Amino acid sequence: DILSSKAKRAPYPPGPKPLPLIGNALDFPSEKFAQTYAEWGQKYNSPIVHAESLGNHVVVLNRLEDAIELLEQRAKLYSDRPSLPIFPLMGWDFNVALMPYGDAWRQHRRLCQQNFNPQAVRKYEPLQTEKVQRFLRSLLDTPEEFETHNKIFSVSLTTCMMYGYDIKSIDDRVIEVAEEGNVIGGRLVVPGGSLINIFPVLRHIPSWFPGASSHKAAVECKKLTEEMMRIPTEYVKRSLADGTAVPSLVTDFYERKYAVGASEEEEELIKNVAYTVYGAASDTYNLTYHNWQTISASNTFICQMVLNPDIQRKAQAEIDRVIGNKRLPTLEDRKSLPYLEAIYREVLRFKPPIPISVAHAVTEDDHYKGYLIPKGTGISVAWSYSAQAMSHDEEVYPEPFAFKPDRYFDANGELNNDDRILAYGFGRRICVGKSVASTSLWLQMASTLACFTMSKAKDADGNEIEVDTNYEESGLLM
Ligand code: HEM
Repeated sequence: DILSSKAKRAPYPPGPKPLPLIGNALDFPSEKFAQTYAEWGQKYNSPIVHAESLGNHVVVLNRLEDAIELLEQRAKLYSDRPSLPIFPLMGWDFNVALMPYGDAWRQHRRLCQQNFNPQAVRKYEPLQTEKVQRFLRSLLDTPEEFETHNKIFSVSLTTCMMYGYDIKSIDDRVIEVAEEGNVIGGRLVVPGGSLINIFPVLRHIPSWFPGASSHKAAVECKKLTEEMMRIPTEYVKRSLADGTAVPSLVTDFYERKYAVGASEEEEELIKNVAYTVYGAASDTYNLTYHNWQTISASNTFICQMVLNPDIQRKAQAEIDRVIGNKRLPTLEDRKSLPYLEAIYREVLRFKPPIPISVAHAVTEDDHYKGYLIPKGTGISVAWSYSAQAMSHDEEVYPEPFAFKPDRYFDANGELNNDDRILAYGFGRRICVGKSVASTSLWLQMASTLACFTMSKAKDADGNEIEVDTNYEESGLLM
C-alpha cells in the first residue's frame, strides 16, 4: 500500500538528486544562498526547485508569479514559519518574525500594524529627522566612517522609537550584546549548525554534558538575549522614575500601566514587539537585525551614487529644482521627487537586503503545477543573482545587473506603477515595518543627496581608489 501510494504521489519540484539516508544534506549551501538556489533553477530548468534532508523539505521560488500564487493567493496554507527545535533554548521564541502562524502571532502582528502602518509612522518623522541630521553632521566630520554612521543612525532610531533610549556610540552595550548574541545564534540556526535541529530529542541533554557544544552555545545566546532585553527595559523604568522619560512604544505602555494598570499579557506583547524590532532575529536560518536590512540598503545607495555620478547629479538637480537649497527635504516632498523615488526602488531591487527573504512554511500538503509541496516545507524565494530570480528577472527588468532608476519611468516620463518592493516579502508575513523602513531610508537618501556629493576616496597620491563592488550575501544578509 505504501509503495503504491508513493508510486501515485505527485513528484516534488525538480532539484539536486538526493543521496540515500542523508538526502540533499550535502547540497544545501552554507553561504551565497540566493546564488545557489538560482543556479539550481537554471540547472534543473525550473523556476521552482526542491531539496530535502532528513524529512526537512525546502522549496525555492525563483519567479514572482509563483510567489504571488502560493504566498498570497494561498496564504492560508503558506503563512507559517519553519520552526527549529533550538529556538526556545536560545531564548528566541519571543520573536514575531519567527512565531508560528497562529493566535499568538496574530496578536503580535496586530500590535505591530497599529504602530507601523503608514499613518501611524508619521509620528516618527521628528525623530527620523533628528537622527538624519546627526547622520549628516557625522558624515561631514568623518566621511570615511560612513558605515559606522549608518549603523548608529539605524540602531539609535530604533532604540529611540521603542524605548526612548539613545545610542551615541558604536560601543554601546546594547549594540554589543545584540551583536554577540547574533553571532552565536547565527551559527546555530544555519542548516547543519546544530544536531538538535535534526534530532530534537537532544535538547533534553543538559548543557554540561560532554560534547553538548551547541547546547552550551544556545545557553550563552539565551544569556545575551536576556541581557539585550533587560538593558533597555530597565532604562525605561529608570527614566520614568526620575522624570527623564521620552515618548516611545515601551515608555508609553509603562506610563499607562502605572496610571491605569495593564495585564501581564499586554506587557509581554509590547516587550516582544519592541525586542523584535530592536534586536531580534528576523529569519529562521540567520540572524539579521531589522536594522541591518536598512543599513544594507543605505550602504547600497551610497555605493551606487559613488559609481554612478550622472544618476547622483540628476537626483541632486531634482532636489535643487523642487526644494531649493534653503532647507532639507521632508517626507512631504516625497511625492514631488519622482527620480529619487525611482532610486529608492532601484536600490532595493538591485541588492535586496535579504536575498532569499524569510522562509514561509506550509501547514498542509499542497499541489502546484503538478508538483507535491509537502506539509512542513520551508518556502523561500530568491531575489537575486540570476536572470531567473525575481528582482533580476530579465523579462521584467531588462539589463537586471545595471543600476538604472530610469527603468521606473514610462514612455511619457511619468513614474510607472511598479511600486511593489519585492524585498519586503509576501502575503500575511510581509514586512510589517516597511513603512518605517521606507520613510527612514528615503529621508536619509534625500538629505544626503541634498548636502553631499558622494565620490571615490583618494589615496595618498591623490588617485581615486576603486570601489570593491563585489559585496554579496553574508549569512542571509546582503
Ligand atoms: C530595508 C529594510 C527592511 C527590509 C528589506 C525588510 C524585509 C523583510 C522581509 C523580507 C520580511 C519577511 C517577509 C515574508 O515573510 O514574506 C520581513 C519581516 C518582518 N519585518 Fe522587515 N524589513 C526591513 C525593515 C524592517 C523594520 C525597520 C522593521 C520594524 C520597524 C521590520 C519589522 C519586521 C517584522 C516584525 C517582520 C516579521 C513579520 C511576520 O513574520 O509577521 N522590518 N522584513
